Amino acid sequence: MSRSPIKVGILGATGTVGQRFIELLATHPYFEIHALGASARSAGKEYAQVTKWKLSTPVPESVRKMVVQECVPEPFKECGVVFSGLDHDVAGEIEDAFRTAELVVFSNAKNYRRDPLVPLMVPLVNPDHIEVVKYQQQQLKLSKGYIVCNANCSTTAIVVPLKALEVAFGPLKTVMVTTMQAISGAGYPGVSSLDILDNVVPYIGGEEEKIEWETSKILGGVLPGATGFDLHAANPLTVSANCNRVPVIDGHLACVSVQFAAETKPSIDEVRAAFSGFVTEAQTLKCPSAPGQAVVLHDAPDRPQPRLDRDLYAGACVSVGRVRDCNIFDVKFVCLLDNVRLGAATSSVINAEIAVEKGYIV
Ligand SMILES: NC(=O)C1=CN([C@@H]2O[C@H](COP(=O)(O)OP(=O)(O)OC[C@H]3O[C@@H](n4cnc5c(N)ncnc54)[C@H](OP(=O)(O)O)[C@@H]3O)[C@@H](O)[C@H]2O)C=CC1
Ligand SMILES: N[C@@H](CC(=O)OP(=O)(O)O)C(=O)O
Repeated sequence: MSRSPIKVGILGATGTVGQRFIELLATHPYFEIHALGASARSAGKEYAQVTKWKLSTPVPESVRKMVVQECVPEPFKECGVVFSGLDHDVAGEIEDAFRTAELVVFSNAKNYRRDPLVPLMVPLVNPDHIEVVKYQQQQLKLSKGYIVCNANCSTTAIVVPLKALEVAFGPLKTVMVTTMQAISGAGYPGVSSLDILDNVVPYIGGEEEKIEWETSKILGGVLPGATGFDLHAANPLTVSANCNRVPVIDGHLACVSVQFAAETKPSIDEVRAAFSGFVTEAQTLKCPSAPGQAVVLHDAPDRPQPRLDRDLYAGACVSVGRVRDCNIFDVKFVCLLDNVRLGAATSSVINAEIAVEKGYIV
């Protein structure tokens, strides 16, 4: 269906996630970049002068000379959607001000993920959660504005394969995950080279708690009448996470062990078939940024690997490999996602594409 382009804004446009937003949105079939926002340090200057561009493709011509705005609603008032890659120290207040000004905000920041009115949407997992924005608007007495969040990047890496398992075999009981997370996850300039080269740092502040909590909201359903989220209440899911920072630039790897709620466990061949046969609503809706394959199953015993596999489907899929029996739980596997693309900007953009297809963005 052809439609006129929807004007969009990007908050935090100069940052690590903001750059991926620009890359995705500069040539997007539904959206047209209209306004860019960042801190007072960057506001009033041309984008190319202030961004510390780290992608291997050049800064798109259409934004090079765009003047960066302060993150206030006025310059964004014509935008049908505003994407946020803001630092969490400032995202809470700014995103709320945009919503109050009747703007639609799709955010990467953690501030509203636990809000009982805000969908925590991973586009390849729970696109149905978008329905709750009507209740959010009703409760906050808004007619157009709302906030939708996407998940922590490591949470996103695991919930996509976990959803494939739930769809095929029913509820999960216990999940144990150990991550190896890329340095780009910490933004720019992020982790000091003296800390990360020749090293592994076995701590990422707040990360384990986010994975353990967010998974249940995402895999849980929507309450009757779309008045909130059930947090997997009927089948409580216990998640335990260990998070590590490793000297990789992009791509979070996670080792995951799963116990199903049902007594009988599927065979490894059935689990492999569930991963490779997983089809998501983002794909059936033909969202332009959705991957051709949501879970890419690898056969080689030493895959997936960040450097070799993070670019599959332009970083919009999750790679899974090493699917095997687990002596303690039922099955274990390794998964990989590009933390700045499907782990951040790409998820927000697919979420917005879903919202367009379902009539929540006009
Ligand atoms: N990197 C990743 O893999 C992921 C990041 N996220 C989340 O996305 C968000 C952005 O992360 P990331 O891109 O890595 O961070 P960066 O540090 O790379 O970028 C932060 C952005 O926020 C802007 N900013 C900082 N302070 C202010 C302020 N006072 N007012 C307005 N804008 C401000 C910066 O502008 P300026 O350049 O002018 O300082 C910059 O554009 C964070 O909330 C992060 O937690 C989520 C998932 C994954
Ligand atoms: N904490 C993640 C990135 C991130 O910003 O997460 P969150 O959006 O949950 O704050 C990492 O370091 O890899």
